[in-house]
Amino acid sequence: MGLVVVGAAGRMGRSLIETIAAMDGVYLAAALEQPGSAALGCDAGELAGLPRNEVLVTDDAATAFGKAEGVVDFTAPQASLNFAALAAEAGIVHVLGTTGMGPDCDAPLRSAADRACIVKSGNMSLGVNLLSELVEQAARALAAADWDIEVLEMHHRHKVDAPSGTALLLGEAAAAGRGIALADHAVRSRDGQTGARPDQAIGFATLRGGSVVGEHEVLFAGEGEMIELTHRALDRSIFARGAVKAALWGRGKSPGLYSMRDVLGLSSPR
Ligand SMILES: NC(=O)C1=CN([C@@H]2O[C@H](COP(=O)(O)OP(=O)(O)OC[C@H]3O[C@@H](n4cnc5c(N)ncnc54)[C@H](OP(=O)(O)O)[C@@H]3O)[C@@H](O)[C@H]2O)C=CC1
Ligand SMILES: O=C(O)C1=N[C@H](C(=O)O)C[C@H](O)C1
Repeated sequence: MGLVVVGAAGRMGRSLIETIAAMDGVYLAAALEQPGSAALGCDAGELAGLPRNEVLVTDDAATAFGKAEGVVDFTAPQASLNFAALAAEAGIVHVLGTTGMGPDCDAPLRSAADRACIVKSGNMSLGVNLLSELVEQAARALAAADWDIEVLEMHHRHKVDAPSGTALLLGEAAAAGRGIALADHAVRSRDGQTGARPDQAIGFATLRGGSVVGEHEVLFAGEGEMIELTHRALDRSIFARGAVKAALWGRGKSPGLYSMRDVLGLSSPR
């Protein structure tokens, strides 16, 4: 399966190029960056610290999408909306890992998903998607009791969105377990005289610094006891491998908006 990596010079782009070279059943069909990028014309293999692969980084999206069966996209929200439209036009699988996409992105993504298979997730790793199942189960089991739910995350200093896509995914899982809507109960920041914690709140705390790949913790805080469910990403290849697995899974699938839970055969998406 030929894959286009968009955002090829980014942290995830380079990890994807390396992962695609190491995995069976896929090859790098094209590597894309935006106009003006210093990476244009560079050899994609060398960009990822590998031997030359003779795939030169381009900004010609239409040609790149025309010669692939899938696009793997970890870029930025507006760029990802454009790539969703292009992938739909080309009829290829779009694996969408970009986070920080607000509710305004829902309608254009659904429209693209009417024409092509999109697999979208705030975290493509097996571990986090399994964790989201555990969080949902715990929240369901503790729904009737007096347990407060808080989601903590830490990432590297370069991250531009907060809370992380993963934190929101875990918050959604907790809300689903509780049978409530996250949008009605999320507390995304606290400062000053906040008042006491509202019943049913799902709180988020964001830390940024250094080179942390990604750490997430869901706390269930009860009277006199606490449950802590944690995931630590040690290497970006966990996201890249999940993304490639999603592309292979999506080949030949009917158009639609799918999640990593679908890919991994975990319970049905919310
Ligand atoms: N779902 C998941 O499992 C994961 C999601 N992510 C998410 O992926 C995204 C990227 O993360 P990361 O790799 O760390 O970020 P980087 O900033 O390192 O990489 C993003 C790359 O995309 C490029 N880009 C931006 N716009 C375009 C465009 N229009 N066309 C082509 N390339 C473009 C950027 O170029 P330039 O520098 O010139 O702007 C940059 O090279 C974030 O939203 C992050 O949260 C990250 C890891 C895992
Ligand atoms: O920006 C990152 O680096 C990451 N982003 C994703 C998120 O927002 O949750 C996934 C992972 O934690 C790394």
